[in-house]
Amino acid sequence: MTADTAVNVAVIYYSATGNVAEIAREIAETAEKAGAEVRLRRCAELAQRSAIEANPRWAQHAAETADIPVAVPADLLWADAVLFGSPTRFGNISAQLKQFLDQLGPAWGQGLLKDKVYSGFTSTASEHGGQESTLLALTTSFHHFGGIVVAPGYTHPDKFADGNPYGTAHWSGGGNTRPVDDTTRRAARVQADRVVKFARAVKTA
Ligand SMILES: Cc1cc2nc3c(=O)[nH]c(=O)nc-3n(C[C@H](O)[C@H](O)[C@H](O)COP(=O)(O)O)c2cc1C
Repeated sequence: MTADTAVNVAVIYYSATGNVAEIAREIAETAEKAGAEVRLRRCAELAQRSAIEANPRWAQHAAETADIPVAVPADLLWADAVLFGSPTRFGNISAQLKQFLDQLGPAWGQGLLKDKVYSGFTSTASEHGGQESTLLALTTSFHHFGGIVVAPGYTHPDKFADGNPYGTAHWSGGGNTRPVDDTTRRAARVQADRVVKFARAVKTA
C-alpha cells in the first residue's frame, strides 16, 4: 500500500458489560486487515464505582479493558474515518459516549471534524430495543461535524441477517444471555470494510 492510500481509522466506543467492546474489536481487526492504521479507544467511565461494583459483569469488563487507551479529541483529528459504538440507553447513546462528543466543540469550531467518514454501532438487551433510534441519534452529530455518513445499508447478504441498515446492531438479551455471535461479527466486518473503502476513496479523491 502506498502512503496515498493509507487511511487512519479510529474505533471509539463505550461498553459497560462487553458487548459493544466485542463489536469494536471485530471492527478494528477487520479495518486493520483492510490495510488501515487503527486506533481502538474506549470512552472514559462516568459511573460511580458503587454502581459498577454492584454489577459483577460490569466490574469484570472494566478491569479487563483498563489497558485500552481512553479516547481523546486528538484521536478524531488523526483519523480519516471514525466508527463510534455505544450500548443503547433508553433508545439513545450512553452518557459516556455523549460526554466524549461534548468535548469536541473546539475541534468542531475550527472545522477539524469535517470531511471525515463516520459510522456507528450499538447493542441492546431487547430485540430491536431502540437500536435504530440510537444509531440515528448518533448520526445527528455526524451531520453537525460536516461528516460523510457511511451506513452499511443492505449492501451485502450478511446485512439481511443482522437486519440493521444504519449500523451493526447486536441483541444481547436480558442478562446478557446472547453473546456477540457470527451474525453480528459478519455485519461488523461488512461495516468496517465499507468504511475503509470510502475513507480511502475520499482521501484519494
Ligand atoms: C440505563 C440503561 C438503559 C438501557 N436502555 C435500553 C434500551 O432502551 N433498549 C434495550 O434493548 N436495552 C437497553 N439497555 C440494555 C443495554 O443496552 C444492553 O444490555 C447492551 O447490550 C449493553 O451493551 P454493553 O455490554 O456493551 O454494555 C439499557 C441498559 C441500561 C443500563
